[in-house]
Parts: sequence; C-alpha cells; structure tokens
Amino acid sequence: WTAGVIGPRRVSGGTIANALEYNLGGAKTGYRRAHAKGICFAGDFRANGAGAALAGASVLKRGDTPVIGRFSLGGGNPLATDGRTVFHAMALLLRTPDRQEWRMALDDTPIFPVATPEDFVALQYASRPDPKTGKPDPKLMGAFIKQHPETKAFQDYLAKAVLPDSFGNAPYYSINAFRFTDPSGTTRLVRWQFVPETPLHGLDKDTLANLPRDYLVDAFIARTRHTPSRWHLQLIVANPGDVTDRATVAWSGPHRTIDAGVLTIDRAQTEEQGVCRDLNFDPTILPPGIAISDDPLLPARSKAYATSFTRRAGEGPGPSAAGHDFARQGAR
Ligand code: HEM
Repeated sequence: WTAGVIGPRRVSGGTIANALEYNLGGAKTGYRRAHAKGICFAGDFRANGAGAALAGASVLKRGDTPVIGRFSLGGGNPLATDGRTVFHAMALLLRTPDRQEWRMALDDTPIFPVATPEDFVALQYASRPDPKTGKPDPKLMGAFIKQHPETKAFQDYLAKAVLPDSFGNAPYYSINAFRFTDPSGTTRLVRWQFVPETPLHGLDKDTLANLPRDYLVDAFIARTRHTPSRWHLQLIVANPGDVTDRATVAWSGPHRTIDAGVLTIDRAQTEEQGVCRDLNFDPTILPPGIAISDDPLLPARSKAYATSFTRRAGEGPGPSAAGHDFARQGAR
C-alpha cells in the first residue's frame, strides 16, 4: 500500500516530499510541504555565556545575536485553521558576525510520532484523510498503530496535552538530540527547549470551535506591536542510559539543565512582508561545537527540507498563507 516507494536502504527527500503531497491529496504548489502556514518574525538572542560550558559555538558566548524566524502550524495546508492544528512550531536562524550559523526547526511537543524516516513515510500513507469523512482509513491507520506503539503513545500524549492559545506562550523543543562538544573536547548529547516567560495558557474545546481561521497569527502580530515575547533557551544534557537516537522517547527525571540565555521576539510580519518565507530552516546547519546525533530523523529532515524548498522555490511562492482572504483571492 505504499506503492513501492519505500526503498530498501535510504529514504530520499523526494520520497518524503511525495508522501507528504499524497497525504495532502496533492501538492499545494508554492508552499512548504509541511508547516505550510506561517508568519515571519525577528528579534535577538542574548546569551549569558553559561551554554559555552557545553559547546564552543560563538552564539553561546555572552553577547547578542540577531535572530530571524518563522512561526508555523504543522501540516501542509496553507489554509489550516489555527487553533485546531496539532503542532505549533518555531524556526530560527541565528548568525554571528564570524559567520557561524545555527538553524533550527522546533515543535511545541517534546516527542515526535515516529522514530525513523521509513515510518514517517508510512505514516503519511496510512493517515491520508478520506475526502468524504476527513478521517484516515481506520483499517490502514489501525494496522500502522498496531505495529507502532510509539505512535499510539504520542497520540495518547497529544490527547492530554494543552493546546497553547498563543505562539508567544508555547514551549518549543528540539525533540531530536544533538552532539555538543565543549572547548576541552568533551562530547555530550543534548536536547534543548525554549521555555516561554509568559505562562502557558491553553485553549478549551468550546473556544476552539469558535475561533477565526487566522486567530493565532493575527493575535501574535497584534501582541508584538506592544509586547515583545521572551523565551529561555534551556540546554538539557542526556543522562547515561537516555535514548538519544529515537525522537519518540522522552527523557524523564532530573537532568543537568543550563539556561543559556533569552530569545526576544519583537517584530512579526506576514510572509510577504518578512524575510522567512524563502529560507530553509534545515536543522542540520549547525555552528562549530554542535553536530547531529545518530538520530536517523536528522539527515532525513535535511533531505526533505531541501526537496521541499527546491519544489516550492521552482513553483514560485503562493500568496502568504496567513492574513489573506483566499476565498476572494483564489488560493492555488
Ligand atoms: C523525518 C522527520 C521529519 C520530516 C520528514 C519533516 C519534514 C518537513 C518538511 C518537508 C518541511 C518543509 C521544509 C521547507 O519547505 O522549508 C518541514 C518543516 C518544518 N519541520 Fe519538519 N519534518 C520532520 C521532523 C520534524 C521534527 C522532529 C520537528 C521538530 C523538532 C520538525 C519541525 C519542523 C518545523 C518547525 C518546520 C517549519 C520550518 C519553517 O518554518 O520553515 N520537523 N518539515
């Protein structure tokens, strides 16, 4: 049922992009194949220097680094309704004057539904919504879940998780582990998270049903006109025995955690006005001292983001997914 698209060895970026397009019922030309709806933002990261104990990257030394980024909703639908979409996400690009660069793409969940690129592709095929019901074929999805208890665990986690009512009060997680090497050559596996200064506030189901389509986007742009949003970058060092190559497994219990500094976002714009739309937030573009781990999702993400970028750049951008009346303007 995967139409022979899963190769025996490595999954290509094209295979992943095709699977995402299949799940969507066809490519949404001009848009990211995942996280299609988003807005741009800018701000800075003020490092307090504590993170330099884990990696020699310039961005972790005490000082300020300008940031550009993008908030998005998971999924490839540029017309998604904000409140109901599963992943809220943040992408960042930090570039220091010595031309070191750290790109990242983070979700607001600490774990991911699948552990391998093969499973990611299979899940796209199994979970394609039936146009009549809007739900996946229960037979295909049931078979997938039976073979993937980790995906069931993710669904269970999600059913209980609070859906943040703003991009500005959500935590954002690296999910994957990365390899940090300190100036003395000691290497540690690290996951990180951005913890919001504004306390998380959830959306209840009654409110969800009545929210306008662009609720999150409009509210964040309005909020940023008068209030900057801030997050603390917390670097979490793996304990011996922690699973570091499977993004489906959370780390539990106490961990050495370093507060490395504060991210401030004080400008937010639609994709047409900002500079984030034509960027690829490939999470394997890392500064010296930080490298990918053995998590197989990371190289697959790099390939998939590149293919998605190449396709959408070749097609030419669609109108900004947020802030437009598509019914009148005609979405592609
Ligand atoms: C095998 C696993 C994954 C695949 C195949 C995948 C695929 C993709 C693709 C194709 C895009 C669009 C890229 C573009 O056109 O620029 C994307 C965007 C994104 N992904 Fe993933 N993804 C995976 C895992 C993850 C994980 C684990 C996270 C969170 C930690 C994540 C967070 C994001 C975010 C935030 C964006 C939007 C970036 C932006 O605003 O440009 N993804 N993903």
